Amino acid sequence: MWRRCGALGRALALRGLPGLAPGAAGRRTASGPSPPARPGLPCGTAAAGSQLGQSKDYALPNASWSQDMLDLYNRFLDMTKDGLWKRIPSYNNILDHIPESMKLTYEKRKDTRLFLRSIDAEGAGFEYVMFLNTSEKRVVCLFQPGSYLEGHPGFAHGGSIATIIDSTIGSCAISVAGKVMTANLSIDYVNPVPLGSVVLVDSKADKVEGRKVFLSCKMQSVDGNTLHAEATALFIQLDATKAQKQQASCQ
Ligand SMILES: CCCCCCCCCCCC(=O)SCCNC(=O)CCNC(=O)[C@H](O)C(C)(C)COP(=O)(O)OP(=O)(O)OC[C@H]1O[C@@H](n2cnc3c(N)ncnc32)[C@H](O)[C@@H]1OP(=O)(O)O
Repeated sequence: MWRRCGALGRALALRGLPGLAPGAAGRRTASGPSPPARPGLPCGTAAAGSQLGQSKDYALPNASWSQDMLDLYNRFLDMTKDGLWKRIPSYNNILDHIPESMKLTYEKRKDTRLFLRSIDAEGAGFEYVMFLNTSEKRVVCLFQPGSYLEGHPGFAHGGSIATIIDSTIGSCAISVAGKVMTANLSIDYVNPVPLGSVVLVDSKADKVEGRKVFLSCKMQSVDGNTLHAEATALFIQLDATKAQKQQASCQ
């Protein structure tokens, strides 16, 4: 099905992703309910929590999403139907990503937020949704940078690009190794990212050596013609004793 698509189809088909010819599709609404998160993945449980009176899931379409963003979202949602890909819900507080049983070990603070969800206005900050393919050890993020992420006029700030890459790669590392932290992140910025455009951040765990998870990532335009950034990263699985000390020191 994806082979019929345009430039991105050719570019991303190489990486097994659904392509999208610019402007090829008419406006559609996001389809279908979201699948439940994978058991054990520490990134959320309620796929559509807001509908159940729980925390709002921000990884769902809103009025600020461009046609490209919606089209890609719907294509990825289609791919979740066979169970290989799963949409990762996104809340504005890390505690909502943690299983109930683990929440007891954290002191509840209502004055903190996940950095990526710190801007309230729809479309102004990080508009994104991630999809996980467990068997390929891969996470793909559809990212639409908003106007409050400006660096050079009209383009996304390099720090915001690093943030979305770190979080995409980080989510991939978490799915592979549980509690991890970024030890090293190396980014080549190849082409600037226009504000309001949509890019795909495609990350993969390449190797696991003991507590070390090595990952790589590419950020590309929707038409597949522009490579915006490439990155490699090392995440370290937290040693249980050190993790407890770190937790204690920030409470
Ligand atoms: C779910 C969705 C929710 C939503 C959330 C979305 C995802 C969020 C992702 C964001 C992630 C972050 O921003 S995390 C925040 C930024 N990162 C940090 O603040 C981390 C600060 N650094 C640390 O706390 C520490 O250095 C650690 C935890 C990374 C590692 O410390 P450690 O546990 O004591 O490990 P240590 O013994 O030193 O090292 C273990 C092995 O790794 C190697 N190693 C350690 N650091 C490095 C390094 N920089 N470069 C090369 N190698 C290194 C060592 O040589 C050793 O190799 P060998 O001798 O075994 O061969």
